[in-house]
Amino acid sequence: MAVALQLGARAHCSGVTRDSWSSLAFSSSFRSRLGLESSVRLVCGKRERSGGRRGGLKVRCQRAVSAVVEKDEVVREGADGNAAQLSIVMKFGGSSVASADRMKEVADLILSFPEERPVIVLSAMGKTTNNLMLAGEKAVCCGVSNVSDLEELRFTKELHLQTVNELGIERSIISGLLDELEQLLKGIAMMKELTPRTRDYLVSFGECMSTRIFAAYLNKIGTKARQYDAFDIGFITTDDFTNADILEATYPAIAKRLHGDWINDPAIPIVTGFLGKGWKTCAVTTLGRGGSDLTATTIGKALGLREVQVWKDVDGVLTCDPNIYPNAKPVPHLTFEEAAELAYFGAQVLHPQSMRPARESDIPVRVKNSYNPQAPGTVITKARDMSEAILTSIVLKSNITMLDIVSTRMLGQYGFLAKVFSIFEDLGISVDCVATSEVSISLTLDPSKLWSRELVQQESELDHLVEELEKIAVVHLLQHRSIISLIGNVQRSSLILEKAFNILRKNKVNVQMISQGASKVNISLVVHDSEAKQCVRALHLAFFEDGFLSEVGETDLFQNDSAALSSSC
Ligand SMILES: Nc1ncnc2c1ncn2[C@@H]1O[C@H](COP(=O)(O)OP(=O)(O)O)[C@@H](O)[C@H]1O
Ligand SMILES: N[C@@H](CC(=O)OP(=O)(O)O)C(=O)O
Repeated sequence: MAVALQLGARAHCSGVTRDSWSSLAFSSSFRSRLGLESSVRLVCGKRERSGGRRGGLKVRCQRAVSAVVEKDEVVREGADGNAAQLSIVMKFGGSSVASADRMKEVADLILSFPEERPVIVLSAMGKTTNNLMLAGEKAVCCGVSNVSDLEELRFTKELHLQTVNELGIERSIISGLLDELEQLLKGIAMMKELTPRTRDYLVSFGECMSTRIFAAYLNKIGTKARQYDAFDIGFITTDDFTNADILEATYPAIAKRLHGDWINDPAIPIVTGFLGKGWKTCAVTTLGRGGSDLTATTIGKALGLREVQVWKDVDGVLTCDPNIYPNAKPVPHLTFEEAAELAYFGAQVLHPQSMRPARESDIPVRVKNSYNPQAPGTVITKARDMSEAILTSIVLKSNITMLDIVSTRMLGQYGFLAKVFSIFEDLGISVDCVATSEVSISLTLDPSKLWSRELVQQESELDHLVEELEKIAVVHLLQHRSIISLIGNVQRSSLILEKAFNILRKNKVNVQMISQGASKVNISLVVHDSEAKQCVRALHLAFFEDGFLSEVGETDLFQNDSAALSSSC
């Protein structure tokens, strides 16, 4: 049996002060190493609580929490000899659960793997998150009496009520939430204000409804399922509304809850993706757009599961965004590093942070197509055979702001770089790509950190940034730029660059900045927005369709270019 340890108020859990009591469950082997025999309350951080049977036992909360996470011994062992363990995570994105028919297909798909005992993570139905955000924005200025007529609210209501009807389940499953949603929009209309905190609460209705509907449907067709709101089962995050980070305390908390319930009364867990609970505010937070992927890998790590599957509407991670170039092809294997880089540099298919828990616990992530389950998809693992790998995928991130900063030589080189980056730190603005020479820096700003802020505020922040930088440098602000990231085997960078520049020259495109990440899987080129899509298409054609790989001879394949560029990303 697992033992619950109470972590005291204001204890430090992996560097995080917690205001509330929380509990952890330890496996029998970990417990015996701590010398525990039965249920105990432990000292956490500076404040001591009562000991166990072996009174006086003191364990630092931080050490205890990280030991649980590092040793991957969270309650899984507790079920020795009991029900079979939960085995995988299956995450279905909005496109996979966009309608009643899609929900039925997803249910069939899950049941077609009877040997698995999955944890299901769901996103909001279709474009519900976008609709809720838009409804919120319109509510700010539409007046309370007009809220009920907002197109996006009507659409959201209709979609969910129609789905419930078509699936033959009780309306009451969601009617309370729909009423609450309308009340919330009226509140926004009354206040004429939509704060990031309210925005997160508003969009959370999407996942809260989709999971309730799906769990009810599974139960209706005779498959026992249990719905969970992530913010109620231990997804503890920072209070950065709209872009919160998951805190370490989440892992043992959700493992205890999901595993404990499964052992007591097995039922397929259906968990809301994308959502968490701020550790200070206790308010609902969201993990950034597409955050359900991160929910899935977090659960995979917490429960030490065999695999995380993310089901999308494409045949896996593709060689480029199919919206830019429909001829994109599936990539069979990726490393965590490649997938993270790809996501960070703009491939919408995966959440940028989602690879972290999977990499930390070395759990394979499989990207599959719920519309075409037979397709092999993409498997993402720690390592893969790179001997024949050259270019894996091309990623485009548009509408980037670039800064050219040239020193006025008031400071030496060392002081110059330090001063420039301290200005960014002070203003809380992240940088994406950097290229430096002795007296100048070119860099691009990470828009994801600015996305959550109001446009007007962004502009004034940029003005303020330039003002500060102009105290030590001549600054050129260049907007409407795009980063084209070439993800692949950067050990072959000379070959990739030779080919890429050849193509760009033929297309009369001038590259404005070039940068290679320390990760060694990504070379980034900055071009003007107006040329970017055409560049991606031309590069895709050249690298993936014109027999480039067969042109590259044996000698070439095993030769290591290893030409590291001087800058980093
Ligand atoms: N390199 C890429 N590979 C696959 N899909 C991509 C890529 N870049 C962009 N996409 C887009 O990502 C979409 C899938 O991601 P997402 O919208 O998050 O799916 P879901 O909502 O099902 O989780 C695809 O429909 C595709 O348009
Ligand atoms: N519904 C959220 C979270 C999410 O992950 O969605 P999807 O899996 O459909 O990308 C969003 O739209 O951002």
